[in-house]
Amino acid sequence: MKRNEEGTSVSDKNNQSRAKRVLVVTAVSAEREAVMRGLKGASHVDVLVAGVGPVAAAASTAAALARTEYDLVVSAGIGGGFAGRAEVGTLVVAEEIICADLGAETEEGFCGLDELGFGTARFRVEKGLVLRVTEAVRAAGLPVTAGPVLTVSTVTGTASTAARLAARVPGAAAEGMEGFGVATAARNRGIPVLEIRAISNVVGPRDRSAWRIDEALEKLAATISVLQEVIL
Ligand SMILES: O=C(O)c1cccc(C(=O)CC[C@H]2O[C@@H](n3cnc4c(=O)[nH]cnc43)[C@H](O)[C@@H]2O)c1
Repeated sequence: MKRNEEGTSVSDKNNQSRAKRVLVVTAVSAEREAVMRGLKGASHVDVLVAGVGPVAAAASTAAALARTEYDLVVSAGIGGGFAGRAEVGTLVVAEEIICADLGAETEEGFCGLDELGFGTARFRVEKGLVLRVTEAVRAAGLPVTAGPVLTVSTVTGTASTAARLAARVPGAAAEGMEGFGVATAARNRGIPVLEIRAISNVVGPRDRSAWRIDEALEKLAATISVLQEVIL
């Protein structure tokens, strides 16, 4: 398969081929169990519990990619949805995977790694992949949206932080803690990456009573089941 300017393999418009060997990376075992429920025994898909946060995700994903050759990596889990962009129960497909707190604090505000000239804190996901996934999930009757997904090391817990992140990344749809770590490990080997988040809570003031983790996990399982028909 030819590679695009992002260095990842792409399917040409006539070759909607499915991945031959897929690594799905979750943070915790409850997410892995949801993915396994959706997979219904697909033998070419491995599901890794990498741990919570970008560092654990990157290290665990890199170790798995060093052991086995994959042609697609998926960061999958629950996430927070930005108000007005992704409500609780929605599935978010990342168009960009952005490490939202990788950079420097300045008097003028946050300065990202890209602006500092020390590399990149954001990966674009192959457009064709985003479109195929989003359309398939929507066709299955599941609420879905595509947009930037932020990776943070500290879960947002106030309205002011949520507003600041939403202003800094126009269109930000969801927040998680692992996507950029998974994407870094995949990109280092030129492997296409996808991030999907089933929304369990609203990004903002901490309200654990408002979490809908079980509902989000069921949406994750249903989404994986759809993906198995399209790309997995
Ligand atoms: O204690 C809290 O206020 C709190 C609020 C939301 C999430 C957490 C977690 O510790 C979950 C971390 C775990 O789940 C993913 N996740 C789910 N919701 C979010 C979120 O709003 N922001 C970031 N990550 C979220 C995350 O990928 C982790 O794997 C605690």
